[in-house]
Amino acid sequence: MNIKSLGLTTFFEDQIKGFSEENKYENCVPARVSLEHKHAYRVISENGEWLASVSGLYAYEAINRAEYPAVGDWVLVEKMNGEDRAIIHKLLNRKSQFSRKIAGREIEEQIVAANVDIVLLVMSLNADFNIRRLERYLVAAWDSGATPIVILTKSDLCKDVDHYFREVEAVAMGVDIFITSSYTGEGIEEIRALFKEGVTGALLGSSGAGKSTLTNALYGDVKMDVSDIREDDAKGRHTTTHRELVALPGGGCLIDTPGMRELQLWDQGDSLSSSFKDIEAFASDCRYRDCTHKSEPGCAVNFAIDNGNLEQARLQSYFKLQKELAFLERKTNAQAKLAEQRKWKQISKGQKKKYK
Ligand SMILES: Nc1nc2c(ncn2[C@@H]2O[C@H](COP(=O)(O)OP(=O)(O)OP(=O)(O)O)[C@@H](O)[C@H]2O)c(=O)[nH]1
Ligand SMILES: [Zn+2]
Repeated sequence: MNIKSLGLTTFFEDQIKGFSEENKYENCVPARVSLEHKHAYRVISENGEWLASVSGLYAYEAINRAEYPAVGDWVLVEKMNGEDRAIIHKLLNRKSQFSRKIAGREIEEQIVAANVDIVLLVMSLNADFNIRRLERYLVAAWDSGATPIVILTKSDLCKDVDHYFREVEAVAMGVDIFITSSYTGEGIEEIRALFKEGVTGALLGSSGAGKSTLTNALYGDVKMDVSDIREDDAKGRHTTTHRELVALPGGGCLIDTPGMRELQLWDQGDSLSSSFKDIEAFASDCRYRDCTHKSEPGCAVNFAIDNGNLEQARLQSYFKLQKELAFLERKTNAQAKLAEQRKWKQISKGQKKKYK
């Protein structure tokens, strides 16, 4: 396996060079995480594919989940003699990460795919089509640091593709939209052309949207298991059980991710603005700078709705995501404060001991 075709770019090579002066990694080689399942990994290196787990020191030093390797990560590993196993000693800095809040009530980041150049948001042109869900995925995609694109699949099942295309166009400003069918082959070449040497893409979308079938079409061979779904309600069975990275024969890498029931946001930046440029543009004309666009006089956003230039449902979606992000920020701030307090307690305990 040529390591460059796995996406080892100068960004990572420079980090590796930096480590070469440290003796503690002298028995290590770079490898890319291709599969992750409950802290058990499969990694691909120039010398082969191995099962891997993190070293004891790594586990001791990792504070939260996001510090553990995820699919797409570059790591330094040490192969165990005579075994197809390796120990992960070091995680290289990521250049991008697609994250979500872990399912359930806990406030923690889950990295769905790391070091991705293109986030391929997959949605089918049948009952799975949901513009509000796409808005949510777009916010997360903009936050990842990778370039989002939208792939509308199963065009062979859809009679009015243009109508859906226009709906997507209205919410995905500045994002390329592709129409595909893995059955007729429509659009597959265009997607394949995005995968130049060293480019990594991640497929994201609901279960049954056609991600694995698309991977197979791009791969030109059977690589992922695909399950039949009942087309009438478009509910897929969960076939993809873990994230998996494959090197495409024509160049580039693809990460197939399991369909998500829900994508809860884990936002670090200003991605809401990137996804809702239209609303932000209207808002800049509101009379009050702190206008909440609820009932203030001179609100240009509400004016746009009255004039039919903005959909009420889109504004509601914006409010909803804004609220979710504000909640997340309050929670993470509270957590950070607690962690800080704990740290100071530890330090002052230590100092008291010292001065006794
Ligand atoms: N008609 C039609 N059906 C498709 C197309 N692509 C996928 N399907 C069907 O849609 C169903 C789900 O496809 P998958 O590729 O397993 O979907 P997935 O997004 O990988 O689903 P998960 O692995 O559960 O996340 C399967 O029955 C496929 O045969 C297409 O282009 N046209
Ligand atoms: Zn306003």
